[in-house]
Amino acid sequence: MIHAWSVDDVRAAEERAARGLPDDELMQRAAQGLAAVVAARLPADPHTQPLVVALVGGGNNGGDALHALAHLAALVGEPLDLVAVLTGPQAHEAGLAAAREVGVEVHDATTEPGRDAAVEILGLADVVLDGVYGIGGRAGLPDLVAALVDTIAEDAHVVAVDVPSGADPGGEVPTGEGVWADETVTFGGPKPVHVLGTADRCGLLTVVDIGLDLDEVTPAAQRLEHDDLALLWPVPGPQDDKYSRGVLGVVAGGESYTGAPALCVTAAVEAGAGMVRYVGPPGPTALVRQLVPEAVHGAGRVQAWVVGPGLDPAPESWDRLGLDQVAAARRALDGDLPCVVDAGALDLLDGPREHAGARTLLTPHAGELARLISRVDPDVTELTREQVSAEPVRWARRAAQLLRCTVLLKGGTTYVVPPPGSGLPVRAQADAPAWAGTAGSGDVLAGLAGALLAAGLDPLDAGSLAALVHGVAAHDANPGGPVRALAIAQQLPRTVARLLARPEARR
Ligand SMILES: NC(=O)C1=CN([C@@H]2O[C@H](COP(=O)(O)OP(=O)(O)OC[C@H]3O[C@@H](n4cnc5c(N)ncnc54)[C@H](OP(=O)(O)O)[C@@H]3O)[C@@H](O)[C@H]2O)[C@@H](O)CC1
Ligand SMILES: Nc1ncnc2c1ncn2[C@@H]1O[C@H](COP(=O)(O)OP(=O)(O)O)[C@@H](O)[C@H]1O
Ligand SMILES: [K+]
Repeated sequence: MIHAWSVDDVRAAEERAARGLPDDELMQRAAQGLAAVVAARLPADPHTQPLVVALVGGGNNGGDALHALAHLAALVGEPLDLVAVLTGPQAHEAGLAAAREVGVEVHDATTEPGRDAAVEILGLADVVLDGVYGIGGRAGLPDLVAALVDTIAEDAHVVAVDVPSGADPGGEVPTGEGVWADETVTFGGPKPVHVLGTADRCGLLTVVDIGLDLDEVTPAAQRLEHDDLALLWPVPGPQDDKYSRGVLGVVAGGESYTGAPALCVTAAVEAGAGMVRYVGPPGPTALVRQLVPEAVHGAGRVQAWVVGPGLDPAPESWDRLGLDQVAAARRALDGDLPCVVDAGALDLLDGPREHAGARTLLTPHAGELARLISRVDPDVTELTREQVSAEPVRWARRAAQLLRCTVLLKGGTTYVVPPPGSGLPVRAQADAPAWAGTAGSGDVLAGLAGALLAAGLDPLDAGSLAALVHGVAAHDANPGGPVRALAIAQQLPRTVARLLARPEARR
């Protein structure tokens, strides 16, 4: 699991670590680690002299970059062209002195000649160090910096120092503006930006150990990795039977949506639920009978529910079958069992579930979350899908607060936000190929998450593990190409087996 700590916690840990050390010791450790990574990325061609350009801001992030240039000169030994481009009126004094000492060429981009030289040189760079803003940064870039970033050569290898400049270090405000790095070298421990929405702009992440002690500090964000599956997946033991492994009830579909329940039930069965009970009208029941002979039909004792895939919360004709299905959904929601609340059932929620202790996992996509918040938040009149996508963590948190439950917000990155006051971190998973964004894929995710809730996982683990496995299965089902939702569901057993068998995971 990747743990990421809040900027405040990292700054506090830096302060603790710095006590009793020489003034610039932590920065020297950071710069040495950074220089070692950059040295390994220099082009190997013996006929050309590599050109390394650092974009240098006025704070300590720029200091890291300048010291790294100095260390690089010492580390590589071969001739190198090293250039620092200053993006503001000041630069880290000791860093600048160290860089000048080893012959680094310095351009001040706040002057016109300096900017012209910088533009030319950035277009030729082999490696660019982004040392403009680190954890002191905020989303977006001033025009001058944005213009310089735009001129970086297409084929340059961009290494972000600590944080890609222009990204929100707290990871809450994703913005496309700013640096997109091939890799990011961070210090002490990951920050939320490295695992939350803007994670894809960080590229490969390397953590340089500078001696911070974060072991006792609760992370702000986490990401499950493949090896975490073996720790969390409910593997049955010799004493287990279908009941002890967890029975899942599924209230899904109606006469107008027959496919969603079939996908949801298939996914739960393929994921290894002890048993799945399906509750629905004759149309979808016939399809589930045909496609999933393992499922049993009608309400009964279960350990958890999935409510909502393909459910019409306000059947147009208000026919008896539709009303019965809505009533079954309401019974599950009003009960005290763990529940995945998806799609149509989200429209049945007006506030927290009645049983305060009931474990609840909401699984909206951005449009559904926007509609839900617009309906239940007294302070919001009309929230749009675009607004949710612009600040996914903020709005998922808002829903978690209003409904006092865990919220899994689906998308290219899937966020799982625990209830307020739980002290648990946010999780973010980005394991799926974009091919996974296909009709019915969310129904598969709901069934998979339901099977994990029924097996006893808490909503944070169930949601994030389901997102991980769903994404990896989408890849495994057809690497590099299109995948239908049913294929994701049918791939689950092999993907789970593959991840359980990883030698790293079994250690
Ligand atoms: N502390 C330690 O022990 C260690 C720290 N280390 C290094 O220090 C880095 C943190 O350095 P830092 O605190 O000096 O802030 P840094 O990120 O350089 O920003 C400087 C200033 O820029 C400004 N600004 C930001 N965003 C902006 C924007 N979008 N547009 C315009 N302006 C913007 C903002 O100034 P403001 O505008 O708020 O006055 C901000 O204060 C850290 O990431 C790591 O690399 C390592 O050496 C290890 C040891
Ligand atoms: N760009 C993307 N990359 C990867 N996965 C995606 C992308 N867009 C959507 N997904 C995933 O596809 C699924 C779509 O769910 P949903 O919107 O509920 O579809 P449906 O209701 O048709 O089942 C979710 O698991 C979501 O995370
Ligand atoms: K940076």
